[in-house]
Amino acid sequence: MKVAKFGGSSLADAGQLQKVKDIIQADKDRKYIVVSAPGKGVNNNHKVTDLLAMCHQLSDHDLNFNEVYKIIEDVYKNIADDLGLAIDIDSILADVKEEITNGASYDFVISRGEFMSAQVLASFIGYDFVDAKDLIFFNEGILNLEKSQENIKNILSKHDRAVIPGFYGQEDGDVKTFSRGGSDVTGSVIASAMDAQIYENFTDVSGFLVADPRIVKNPCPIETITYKELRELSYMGANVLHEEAIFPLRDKNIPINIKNTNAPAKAGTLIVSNSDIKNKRILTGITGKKDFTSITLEKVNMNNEKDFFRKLTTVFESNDISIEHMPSGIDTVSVLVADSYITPKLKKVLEELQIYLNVDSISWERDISLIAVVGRGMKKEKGVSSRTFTALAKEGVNVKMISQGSSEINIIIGVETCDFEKAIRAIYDEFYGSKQD
Ligand SMILES: Nc1ncnc2c1ncn2[C@@H]1O[C@H](COP(=O)(O)OP(=O)(O)O)[C@@H](O)[C@H]1O
Ligand SMILES: N[C@@H](CC(=O)OP(=O)(O)O)C(=O)O
Repeated sequence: MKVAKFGGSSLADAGQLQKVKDIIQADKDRKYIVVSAPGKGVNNNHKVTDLLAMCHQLSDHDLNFNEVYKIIEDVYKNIADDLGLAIDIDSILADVKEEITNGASYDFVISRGEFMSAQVLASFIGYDFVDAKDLIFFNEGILNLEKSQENIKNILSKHDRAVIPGFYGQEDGDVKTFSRGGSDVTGSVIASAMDAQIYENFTDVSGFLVADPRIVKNPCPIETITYKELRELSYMGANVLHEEAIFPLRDKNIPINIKNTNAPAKAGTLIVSNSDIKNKRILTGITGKKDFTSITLEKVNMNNEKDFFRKLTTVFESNDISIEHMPSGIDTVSVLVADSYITPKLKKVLEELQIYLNVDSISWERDISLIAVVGRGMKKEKGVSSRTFTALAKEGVNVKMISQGSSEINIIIGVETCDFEKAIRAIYDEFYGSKQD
């Protein structure tokens, strides 16, 4: 039995839904189908989830949200009309609108895209609709995997074939969503609970690519990638698969296959646990994230102060700020933190660092981006760093920070945000372009 998840781009309009139906019907093992809300398509420029978030915001401020909701209505009505569906989409849409008007919670509102998508697809392919609210459970905002798996097994065993909305579940009876892109996690939890032979994740690219196709033109696809590599890449910005989608499957050794709804015959990317599977290349992938701030502290003999680093991390912890990286020298240490955490608290944090650590100087720099160069092949290969940094130097990229994980499968490089795309292209060209390894 297979679990297949279809992302928003695969559900954007009737044409895409027809492709989804063909894919499902081509393999009778595709029994449990997880869907996202419609994404951007030929006729719609916005993701339904974004539009729902907008409706919630307007309604929350007692503003009229009819115009925005009309765009959502058109998406579903066009699909239902074009496919000649028997479901009463008008009344489903009217119910959701009423709930928004009556002050439904943010999570509830943004989950309705998936709720409606799943009903539309279930009606189109003749599968049962099973609400994710009865399957996925959260505890203090965090997925309760065991409870969810137990419920999924119990409930889905009564359905031979079903379509399930992704992205949400419940906590104490209230709808609760994963973070954005979370339908991938729903699919993964269902595949693990049902001991699927494979979890197929259908999107709009033919698998995981070595680099973001919006940055590198026609990047090579990755044939196989290990869970560890994928985790590094997903966490660091390659958003094809949600970073949390790996955990439920890893323990059970269930492979994930990233495939393209628009080109289903292509093999896509197989994500496996076995790191012995050879990759012909040294580097598996290159990705990155923007919007970091680097705070640099200088203090002579800092390393001899036994409690220096504890005090340093305490300042960030007490301000509820996660530290991304902390490269250090003998008398200096830099702390890299996401702008989303530090921006509102920068002045306060700088003051506290000065008082608590009594440093000689503090400086900070905005507009830092982090680039992750990931590959299990890097462990055994010499000269990867030298090739990477030479490529960056040739393009005039100023490297701000370097950090290598102890697993030796990744190097993180800090660059100025204005060099972000250039740096990714330079590394890609060095290892995959004309001067390939
Ligand atoms: N390394 C990468 N490989 C493939 N796609 C990538 C990569 N990095 C970023 N992307 C982007 O991820 C998109 C697919 O993810 P997403 O938009 O979440 O799809 P879906 O809506 O199908 O879930 C692709 O269209 C591509 O633009
Ligand atoms: N619709 C949600 C959940 C999701 O996973 O969507 P997609 O599969 O299109 O990335 C979002 O936009 O975040």
